[in-house]
Amino acid sequence: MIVLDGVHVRLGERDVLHGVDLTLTERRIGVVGANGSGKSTLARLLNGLVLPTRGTVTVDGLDTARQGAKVRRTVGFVFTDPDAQIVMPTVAEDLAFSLRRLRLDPAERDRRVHAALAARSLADHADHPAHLLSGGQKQLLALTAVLITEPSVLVADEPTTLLDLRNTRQVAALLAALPQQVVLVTHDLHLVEEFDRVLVVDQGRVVADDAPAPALDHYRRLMA
Ligand SMILES: Nc1ncnc2c1ncn2[C@@H]1O[C@H](COP(=O)(O)OP(=O)(O)OP(=O)(O)O)[C@@H](O)[C@H]1O
Repeated sequence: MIVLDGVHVRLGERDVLHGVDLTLTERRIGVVGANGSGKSTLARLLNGLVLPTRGTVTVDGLDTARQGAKVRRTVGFVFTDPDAQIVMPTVAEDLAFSLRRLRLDPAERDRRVHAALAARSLADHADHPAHLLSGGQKQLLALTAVLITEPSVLVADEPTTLLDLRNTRQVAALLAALPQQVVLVTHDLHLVEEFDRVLVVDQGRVVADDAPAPALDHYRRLMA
């Protein structure tokens, strides 16, 4: 369970989020809103990448400001730009790097890496230089590198922007089938239509918090 209590975020000279109170318990939560409304900032609060200027964010009782390392082991974060999180030369090495904290023996680590690659149709790319993958393949690799660590919550900030229709559908199906809690920031409204709850962010405030149909209606009216 993630709780935001009286959260206000000021970045530089700008008040980016104002008075956000949320208790996030549903398994599939979408976040939509205009460009610059504060969605990424809200997402980044959930694993301590951004800390509240006022108020608190807790994940299963862990305060992101005081127990950031533990929070980040619980909440996996997928960035919009996969280059921000691909760190190793080859695809397989990048996935193995994600597992370093688990201190697995090399045979088990390789087994997990190859199983993850096979599940994402990246098996032929194990030894491929990661920087030479297409944008969409990089996004899939970045998502796989987070999921391989089996976080209890996955926060994804526009993870399908570079994907073609087939890969978008693959990622949508993957997110829908995940056993863990998913918080998805997206401009692709189809992706959240079947979710349990959708938050609409506007000018730093959560202006609608509802089932997908009424929340998305609210958003469409806001954008009209
Ligand atoms: N480090 C920062 N310093 C100052 N302002 C920032 C910083 N990061 C974000 N902002 C500002 O905060 C506001 C919200 O940004 P945020 O990235 O959360 O929006 P967003 O809803 O995710 O937008 P988009 O849909 O374009 O990705 C923007 O006006 C942005 O310029």
